[in-house]
Amino acid sequence: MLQNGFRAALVQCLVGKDRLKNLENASNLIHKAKSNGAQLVALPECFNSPYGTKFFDEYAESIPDGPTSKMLSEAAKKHSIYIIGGTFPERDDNKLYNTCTVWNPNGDLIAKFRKMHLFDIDIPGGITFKESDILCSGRDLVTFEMFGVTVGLGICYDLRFEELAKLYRIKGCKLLVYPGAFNMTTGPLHWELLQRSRALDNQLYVFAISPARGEHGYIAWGHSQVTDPWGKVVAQAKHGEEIIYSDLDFTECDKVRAQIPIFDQRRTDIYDTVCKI
Ligand SMILES: O=C(O)CCC(=O)C(=O)O
Repeated sequence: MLQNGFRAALVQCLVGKDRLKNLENASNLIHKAKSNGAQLVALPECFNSPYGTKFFDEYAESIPDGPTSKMLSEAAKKHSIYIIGGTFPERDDNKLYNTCTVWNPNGDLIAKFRKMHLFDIDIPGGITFKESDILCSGRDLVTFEMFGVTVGLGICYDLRFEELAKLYRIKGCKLLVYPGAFNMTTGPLHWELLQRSRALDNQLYVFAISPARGEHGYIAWGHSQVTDPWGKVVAQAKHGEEIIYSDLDFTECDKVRAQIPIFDQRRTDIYDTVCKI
């Protein structure tokens, strides 16, 4: 155990159409990350299925009953680690969500976050996507504790909404984790910039974990990334299947917060960010 934090692994796995193969591959990579000392392993958005509105219904599972939850719970317990289980489509009461689950070293489900801002954009000649055709959005901020650190969850498009990240900072988070799958249009433009912005604005670590870039269907940008509380990129993958590691030191959050005390200097007499739920 590191003195002021823990070792994290971001697993940028390749995802195909075969659910069981996707689970087996993720499970093998979790094992590898543990062998290299990871205490927290984080997976990408939609790691059990190809990413696309036409796939959500077929691959959806209820939580924690389905095979994807089972694999994550068993892997967390077997390796005695925390797992942030990327996302997979969740079915609940005949509705579908894009959902991130978190498992503790006993294999218990300790947090569940449903994507709050659905990915509906239209860039002609670039990318058009409409998650809201099939998915419902979540409405809860979700945090959990590990090794004394409060962690907040978001999913991909949620990265664009600075208010969500700020509310997590106000709730005491020092790490925000976003499984995500940016594309070949917005990836090169915004992926790194958004993460550095959220980290810098809120003086915390940011993880974003992408699937590896495949050759068919939705082409993910890759480049899973760890950004520190100063806004510096401290680890970044390329686009293929890869695990990146980072030894986190949460005293960096304390330092930047004390040295650049923007949260004590906010003009909340003029503006505010209020948590309504
Ligand atoms: O915001 C973007 O450009 C990409 C978002 C995305 O791919 C997603 O929400 O799944």
